[in-house]
Amino acid sequence: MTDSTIRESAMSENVIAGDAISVRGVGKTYAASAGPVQALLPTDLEVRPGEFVVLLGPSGCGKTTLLRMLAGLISPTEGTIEIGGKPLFTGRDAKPARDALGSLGFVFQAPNLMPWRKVWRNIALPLEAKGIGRAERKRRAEELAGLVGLEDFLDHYPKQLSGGMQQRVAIARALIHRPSILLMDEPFGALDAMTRDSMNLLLQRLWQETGKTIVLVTHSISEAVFLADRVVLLSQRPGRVQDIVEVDFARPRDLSVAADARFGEMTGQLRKQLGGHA
Ligand SMILES: Nc1ncnc2c1ncn2[C@@H]1O[C@H](COP(=O)(O)OP(=O)(O)OP(=O)(O)O)[C@@H](O)[C@H]1O
Repeated sequence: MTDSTIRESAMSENVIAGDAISVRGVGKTYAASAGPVQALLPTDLEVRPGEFVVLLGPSGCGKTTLLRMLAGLISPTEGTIEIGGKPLFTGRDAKPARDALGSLGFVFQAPNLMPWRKVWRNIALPLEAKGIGRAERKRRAEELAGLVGLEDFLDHYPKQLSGGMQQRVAIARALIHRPSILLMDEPFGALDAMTRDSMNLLLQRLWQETGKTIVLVTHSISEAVFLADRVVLLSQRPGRVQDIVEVDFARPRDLSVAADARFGEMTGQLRKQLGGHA
């Protein structure tokens, strides 16, 4: 297959209408040895299908806690989460529903790749647990590598890749089971500024081409305004939604949008609201 046919095939198989996320009265208190830690006050948030929402807030305000609850990795102390209209947590044992988990892909700050596995085998890892055969795993890994611009690195090992390329592998791996929602926890926080800019452009393209719903956590005000349809600003711990800012710059945005006076106004306003805590 040529690069363009791989890309077309990837597009046709990976365009999945994003699901909505509904967060109602969701709060989290951790049971710690020194006593309970209230990380997030009861919070409401409706994310529209295919929307790009960025969670922004000071360190410790509960951004990761909220994202991990959306991913089903930890359960809320109170409230309900729905993914595509279905409850994420159903039973009394606080275990997430299997079909809801199938709709979710997660990208962490660290790519967490297996150094002894080639790029394609890292991308295809989640398919192994599902018992999918080698040829199909490789075909789907090739498609996803094409989507993130790594088609020429399938047989490389992680140590042969730059930090940005490793994170692209992690994004491809998160998409391999065709989730409708991508949850990203400071995915570019460890990258240098130029790599981060190019990853923001890549992510915007990926989001526009695949139609997924994305919720991304960041500390960077300019990254938030560049990427988001809406920026959800959380207050200091215990976190609560302090403000929601609509960002209406036309898509696709290029990096020059940062020079727009309104971009400066938005980032300035958010910086003021954060009070130097970002
Ligand atoms: N497992 C845990 N047990 C006890 N307290 C926790 C646990 N995980 C997080 N916390 C506390 O909950 C609060 C919120 O943490 P969380 O990681 O969600 O914040 P955050 O906004 O993502 O922070 P950062 O921006 O620094 O990553 C913090 O005070 C943190 O110390």
